[in-house]
Amino acid sequence: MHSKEQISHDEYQKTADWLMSQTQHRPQVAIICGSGLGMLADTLKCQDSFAYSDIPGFPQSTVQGHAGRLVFGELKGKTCVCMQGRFHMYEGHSLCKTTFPIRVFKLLGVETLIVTNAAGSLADGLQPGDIMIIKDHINFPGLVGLNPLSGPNDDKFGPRFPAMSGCYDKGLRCLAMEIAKQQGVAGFMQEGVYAMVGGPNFETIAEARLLHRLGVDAVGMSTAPEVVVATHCGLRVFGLSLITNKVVKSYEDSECVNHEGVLEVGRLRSHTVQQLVTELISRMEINNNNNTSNAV
Ligand SMILES: O=P(O)(O)O[C@H]1O[C@H](CO)[C@@H](O)[C@H]1O
Ligand code: HPA
Repeated sequence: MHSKEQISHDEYQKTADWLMSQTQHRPQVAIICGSGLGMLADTLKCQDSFAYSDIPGFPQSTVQGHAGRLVFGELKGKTCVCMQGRFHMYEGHSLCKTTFPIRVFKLLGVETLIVTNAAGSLADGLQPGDIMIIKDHINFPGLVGLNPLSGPNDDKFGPRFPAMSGCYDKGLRCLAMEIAKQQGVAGFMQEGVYAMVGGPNFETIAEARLLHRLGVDAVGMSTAPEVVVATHCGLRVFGLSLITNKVVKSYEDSECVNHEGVLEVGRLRSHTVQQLVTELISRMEINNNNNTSNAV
């Protein structure tokens, strides 16, 4: 079911044109807020915001902690667009719907995508409240063919067989670590590998052990398809996971993860994540060669 739906170039363009007719902002940076991280949009100045339900072609958010608003605004001299709420495969959206906004952002002239998420940790060194800079991902649905790029390739966006090595920009990862040191938060920040599973159930203990043995540091139910589509169309990507819980790996452990707990850690760490992302956007260089006139 997931690979059948196709979205035409015109449909992405229609949504981009509608947004450009509603706001003067021409974003260079797009931010996707993970569960409980919607406050990232609050830092934007001179906001124009749109409910997803008012944007032609946009899917709807159905998950608690994902408000369902697209917010445009200025941040430290850069024009940004922020998704307060993302779309997940488990909500029943096709993968091309979950990643629909990414291609719209490309058509709006966005150059850099910042993805954030809430994730459970498998690495012993990652505790709830820690921030993991995503160095690489394992896209489990993608490995078995559930990929937003399945179906006819749209050459206007990118190649049939896009490379994914290096999809999390090294320069931005280094800059984020430098900023973390300056902000005094490097002690609870490290790089790691994120794995996407389909959800919506959290992992069994046997699944958790499998992921751990495979070298996964943190697990969640999003992000990888967005990054695949962004990389395909040439966006630079930076990603971070806020560790909201430890994934239970022992049959002796009676702890149980739940979504409310995930959202709570998001709220507790919101200020730190906000400061880090703000400074990263402030200091990142933008090429400005991806404006709406030469976007595909
Ligand atoms: O990945 P985000 O959207 O941050 O959300 C994470 O939090 C939810 C589970 O609590 C899942 O949707 C998982 O993917
Ligand atoms: O433990 C988890 N597993 C999967 N997704 C998640 N999102 C937050 N925590 C988790």
